[in-house]
Amino acid sequence: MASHVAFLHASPLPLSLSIPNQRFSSKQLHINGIKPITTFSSSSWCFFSLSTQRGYCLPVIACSSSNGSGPNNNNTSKDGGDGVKSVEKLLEEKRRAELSARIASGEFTVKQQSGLSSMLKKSLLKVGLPNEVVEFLLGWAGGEGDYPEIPEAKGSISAIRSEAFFIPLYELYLTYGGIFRLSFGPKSFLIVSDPAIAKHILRENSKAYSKGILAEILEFVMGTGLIPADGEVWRVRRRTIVPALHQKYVVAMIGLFGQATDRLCKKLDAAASDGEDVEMESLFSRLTLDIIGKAVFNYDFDSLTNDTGIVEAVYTVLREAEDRSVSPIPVWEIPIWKDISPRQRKVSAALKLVNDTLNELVAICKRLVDEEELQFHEEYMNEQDPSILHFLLASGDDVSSKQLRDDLMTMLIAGHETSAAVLTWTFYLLSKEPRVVSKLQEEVDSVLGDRFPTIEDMKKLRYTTRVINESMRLYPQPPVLIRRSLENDMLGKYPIKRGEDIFISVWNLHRSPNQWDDADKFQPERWPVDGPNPNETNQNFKYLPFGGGPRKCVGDLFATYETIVALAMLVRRFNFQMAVGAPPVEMTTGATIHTTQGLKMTVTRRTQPPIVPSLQMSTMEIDPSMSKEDTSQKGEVYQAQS
Ligand code: HEM
Repeated sequence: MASHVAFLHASPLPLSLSIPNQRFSSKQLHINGIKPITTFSSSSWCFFSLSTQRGYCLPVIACSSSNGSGPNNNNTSKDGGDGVKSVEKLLEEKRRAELSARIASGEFTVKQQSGLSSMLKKSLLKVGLPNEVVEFLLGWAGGEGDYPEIPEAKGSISAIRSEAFFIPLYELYLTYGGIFRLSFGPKSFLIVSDPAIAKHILRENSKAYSKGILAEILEFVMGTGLIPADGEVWRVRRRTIVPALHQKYVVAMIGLFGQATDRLCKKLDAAASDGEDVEMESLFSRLTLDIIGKAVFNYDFDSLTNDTGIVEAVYTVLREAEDRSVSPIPVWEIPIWKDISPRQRKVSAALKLVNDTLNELVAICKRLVDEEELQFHEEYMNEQDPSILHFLLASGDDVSSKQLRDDLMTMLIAGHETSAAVLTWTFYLLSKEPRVVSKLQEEVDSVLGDRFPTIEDMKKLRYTTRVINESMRLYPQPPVLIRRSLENDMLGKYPIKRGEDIFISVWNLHRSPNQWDDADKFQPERWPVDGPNPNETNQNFKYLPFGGGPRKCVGDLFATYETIVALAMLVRRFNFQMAVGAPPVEMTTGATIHTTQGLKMTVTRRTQPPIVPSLQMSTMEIDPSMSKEDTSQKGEVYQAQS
């Protein structure tokens, strides 16, 4: 049964924080260019909590904040060019400062009680019992010992409801530290922003944690696909699916990324000729849908050109998954509602169309596999259809058709919105940094010339890669990782019980002033171009763009190359600027961070270099600096689980 969460829109607040920081440095924190918006949805009565039929509460996974400070953005709320702040901005800053002051004054702080055992110990010592006897008695009684208690913040709806989701969590983190409990009525969540604790949960003791609430929300669409699955189902499916993304496959995919991006270039070319502005977020969503359809089950959605029924159905299903995760009342769980609600009927029909299409694709692929004479081996790949589905069927994957469909659907969703969001926020960040764009174009011009990118280029496009690395630091997709403890455990110095719902805030980790210099600044140069590709291992879990441990993303290399190819081909050919009169760029989150009103940009053709790419086939090996940790990580998974 799916649980659900309250939907929160936040009020206009600047992300220019000045927090009296009790635990960390007294450095002021400025998250430039992001400003939460005003509205609060119908579910505003409840922040961070809504009970479900199973009695769960889930923090809001929705936030709204806007930045709108792109160079050509007409956003009225930005500072005037002369540094004069708008009334709106001043009001926002005032409100933000007030909230920060209230947090700092301890309004949200739950007084730390001594643990029961420590109170008991004090009393027993008071009546004169020797310390050793007291220790023995406490141990015998199964006392928890003298552990410190996790710092606790108590939710106050009136104070926080007008805030964007990440922002109060970020501010609370600055006040309470790398792990704290956030309590709302009877329910509480552990918010983790400490790299060592994140590493413990994700890698060192990963077997003690499940996907918890996430699995329940996604059940209707992903079933027991790889993302929500836990336990034995996950173990078996992971071992089956990971080998499908072998090196030869990834190399083949680079050709696919280039062709799909070329289709997008043609569209942009037309817009540039017509002088029409373009909404880049939806274009990126279509680009990555076209790519993932071919890559996973050899289906050409062709969504950049057509709005066919199946494309609409995929989006209906995706939006429903996101809406359910932020909806106050799980109406879809009322049996009759499915039949009478037009919206639910549409969702059911869309789900049926997508499932039928997937079943059909599986059937077609089975026939192809039966007919072909290729021997299956480690790097098996059918040149005409290199898809993951083809690999799985050829491998003799002994799995129910429902499970196969769940896995395909999971990869469709996992590999679509995430990559689109990375590209969207990269282009947004670039719109504010012409210096970075120039450097990027210089590299792309010299490395690519007029060719389609190849695998050899992946290790030469070093600065391009750093731009993506840095974009994923500032806008991690998803911004939080969800887990539930399956047994009692120790998180740092704190004991926790089985059944705790945990949010690892990747947003906080990636923007922590404790971990990064100028944490809020977009600085691709922070990653040396001749250094290793940053990942959770070499950054010791302060950087988690693809998660970490056994549940790390299986598509990390795929997605890295996909975004590099798209970025390189687009900036080679065009200049992008925020469109004049574009709506402010505001954040809202479902599974990933979206904009609320799109990313409207003006596209102009670059005058140089030659812009018509020619296709070159490549046979070269994957850049070892990128694939090494990836391969070892996946190897580790097999070992750890076998
Ligand atoms: C830039 C794009 C992407 C980003 C940022 C991303 C991010 C992530 C993250 C953070 C996780 C870990 C979730 C957790 O621990 O709870 C994850 C898992 C996963 N990702 Fe990705 N991903 C991307 C692209 C892809 C692609 C292209 C595919 C498929 C081809 C994919 C398939 C998966 C799957 C199947 C899992 C679940 C793995 C498991 O639980 O064993 N992802 N992804």
